[in-house]
Amino acid sequence: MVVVGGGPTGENVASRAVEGGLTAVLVEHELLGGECSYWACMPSKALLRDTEVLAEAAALPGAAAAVTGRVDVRAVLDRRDAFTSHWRDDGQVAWAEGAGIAVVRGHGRLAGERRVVVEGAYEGSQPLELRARHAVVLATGSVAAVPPVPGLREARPWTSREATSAEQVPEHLVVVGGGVVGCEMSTAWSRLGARVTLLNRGDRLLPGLEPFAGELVAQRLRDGGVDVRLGASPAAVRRDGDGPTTVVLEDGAEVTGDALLVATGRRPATADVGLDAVGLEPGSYLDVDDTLRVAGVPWLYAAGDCNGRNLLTHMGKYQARCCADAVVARSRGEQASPDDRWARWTATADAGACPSVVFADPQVGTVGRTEAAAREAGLRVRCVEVDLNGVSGASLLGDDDAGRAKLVVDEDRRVVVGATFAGRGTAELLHSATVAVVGEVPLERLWHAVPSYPTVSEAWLRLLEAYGL
Ligand SMILES: Cc1cc2nc3c(=O)[nH]c(=O)nc-3n(C[C@H](O)[C@H](O)[C@H](O)COP(=O)(O)OP(=O)(O)OC[C@H]3O[C@@H](n4cnc5c(N)ncnc54)[C@H](O)[C@@H]3O)c2cc1C
Ligand SMILES: NC(=O)c1ccc[n+]([C@@H]2O[C@H](COP(=O)([O-])OP(=O)(O)OC[C@H]3O[C@@H](n4cnc5c(N)ncnc54)[C@H](O)[C@@H]3O)[C@@H](O)[C@H]2O)c1
Repeated sequence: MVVVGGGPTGENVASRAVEGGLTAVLVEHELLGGECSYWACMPSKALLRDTEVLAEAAALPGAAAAVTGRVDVRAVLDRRDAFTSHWRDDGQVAWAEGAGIAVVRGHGRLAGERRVVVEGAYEGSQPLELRARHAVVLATGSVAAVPPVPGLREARPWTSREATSAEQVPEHLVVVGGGVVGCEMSTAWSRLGARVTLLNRGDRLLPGLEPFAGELVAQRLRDGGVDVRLGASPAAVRRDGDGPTTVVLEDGAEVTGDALLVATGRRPATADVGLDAVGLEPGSYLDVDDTLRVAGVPWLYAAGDCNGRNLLTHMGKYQARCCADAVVARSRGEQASPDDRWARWTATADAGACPSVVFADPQVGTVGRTEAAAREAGLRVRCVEVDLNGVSGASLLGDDDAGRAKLVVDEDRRVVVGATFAGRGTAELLHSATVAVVGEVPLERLWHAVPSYPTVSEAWLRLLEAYGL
């Protein structure tokens, strides 16, 4: 197997293929470990953690009295740098080689059936041609999308890369985009000392989630001093040299900051991977079936961000396991049908059972469908919501607003098809909902899954009672 792209997805495809008895080559043109390790999940969560602990302490009078100093920003950044291995990938390369994967440095492009040409593989070397016996897997990920706002690109804004790797706290950070990156990075940098203005095009933050999630996060950001502006979209951007950057909004208002972060989504890293050589459209998300096989090209697979299914590390790694297992099964002559819903090679969870956590304040854990998405999918649903202030375990964690939880129930099957928890400690609670959704556990049976007292998990009991059990 030849894998192009050594992020979390590519690494996992290759290692599982080797475990399945194939040989695998992994082609990477930057750092082995991908976006997640160096400019996304790990550094962003490291930037958030210290001040999250301080905020938890601040919600408890006794602990708050003991926290009298200021956050040590340098120590936070140093810890973040350690989590990124100081942007070096020696450890990842050693792991890959130890796992029996051949790592090739350079830029990979498809060059025909089962063929990948790698440029810059060795200094001064001719392009290296790799031929896969069984499959080529694209795991090239995604890059930040910068919208075509006049002057924006020329202003050299921060993308998520600079926002997660900055070595100094900006005095005034202007953030465009109130999605996951915008909310997490506004939380992190405002708590590390920046003045933050968050410009959100729509009328609520975190637009893909249940409305209360974005409302709670907006409230906490405002409580923390962030200027959250809804319905605010940039019409133009100005910057003189290395000076401050001014965003002109559609209503004519102007906001000037010494750093501007564009957090308006991603685009697939597929513009320069030779898709045209196999009759596919460069720059597009790759259309795959549930075994991650690209439509119309039986030897080509695409997993992780580059197929646009769910842009999350854990889902990329899940797809990697399914993809590798499908290739291994097919190499043994098995059919590995994508219609075999619960086969280990079928990425069934991609549709309808994807979990994710937004590490803002409050944490928002969500799995499956929101009410709006379930209705749009034609499901006959009934939803219940509870205030977590009424859950002893949740209110014990702090004296501020404990948050909210919601279940989306498919009335025809009486199973949970979606859950959202927004509140302290809910990131770790989420997996219980994932098990309920994937397991299609009937409500009557869930009633017997007794949450321990006093834990945040008692939200389940309150939700089931609210449903009428
Ligand atoms: C700020 C931020 C925070 C995030 N936080 C989380 C989080 O907390 N939890 C979570 O689950 N997800 C999070 N994500 C999403 C997560 O980072 C991605 O879903 C994940 O990195 C996707 O993994 P991947 O392997 O598919 O792609 P990537 O991580 O993008 O890796 C792709 C790799 O392919 C290489 N490559 C690309 N083209 C070529 C080529 N032609 N030849 C050779 N190599 C190539 C790249 O250099 C890269 O190393 C976050 C994203 C951002 C931006
Ligand atoms: N904790 C996590 O799991 C985590 C953290 C960060 C990122 N991620 C992943 O990375 C992906 C990308 O995150 P993101 O925040 O960049 O994208 P996003 O899709 O979550 O949010 C983009 C935001 O930008 C706004 N927007 C888009 N175009 C705009 C424009 N022209 N002008 C103004 N606003 C505009 C949208 O309305 C939306 O609010 C996420 O979808 C998620 O899958 C995950």
